[in-house]
Amino acid sequence: MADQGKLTLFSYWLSSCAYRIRIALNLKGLDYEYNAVDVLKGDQSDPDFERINPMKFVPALVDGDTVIADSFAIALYLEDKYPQNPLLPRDLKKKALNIQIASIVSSGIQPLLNLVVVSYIEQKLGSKEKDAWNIDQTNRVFTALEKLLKDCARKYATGDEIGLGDVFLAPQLYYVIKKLQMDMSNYPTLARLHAAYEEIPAFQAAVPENQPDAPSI
Ligand SMILES: N[C@@H](CCC(=O)N[C@@H](CS)C(=O)NCC(=O)O)C(=O)O
Repeated sequence: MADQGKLTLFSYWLSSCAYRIRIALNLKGLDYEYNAVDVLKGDQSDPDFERINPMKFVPALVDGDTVIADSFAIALYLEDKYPQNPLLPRDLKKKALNIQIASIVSSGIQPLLNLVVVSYIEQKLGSKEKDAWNIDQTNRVFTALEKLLKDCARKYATGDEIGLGDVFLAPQLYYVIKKLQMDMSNYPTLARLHAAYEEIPAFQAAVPENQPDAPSI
């Protein structure tokens, strides 16, 4: 196992992209310092943070003198540098499936629900249209994911081991189920996976409410 230097995660409690990385770090048993970037207040545009991620998004990870921004890149970096508790199976078919699921979440749905998009819709068309947009986009992608996962999911998305697909799916499911409170009756496999993730300590520790920058209730 590679020696662990100091890891710093730039995160926002509600960010689904940062949530993925919190899960990955926890699954790999890696300690990290949590550095909050309040994206609602605009901290992502601070010049100090812009030097870390010119895209002005969370998450970003600093590992010694290595700086990586973008959750997909960070997850693959962690997998290579810290191979314990692998997120990508050796079986090529399962590995491709995990990458496919992660890619559907990270490029097929999350960018369409990102702050920059939904605030634009809300500003131009109002909050009803924003909600309708969130629900339509989620239904479109969840319909596809449900079809894909129906045949390959077992305990977790691609089998009995947790994989990269689970790491990306869990935050999206959390957002849709807990925040949008969407009816999941058309997505029994996805609903079952959400319930399974809620039982895993590494996933529990990563949930938004358990982060240091979450508002206290
Ligand atoms: N592809 C990037 C997307 C990152 C991203 O969209 N982050 C969101 C939070 S989930 C963000 O920082 N939004 C702030 C904004 O839209 O200004 C990744 O996977 O890390």
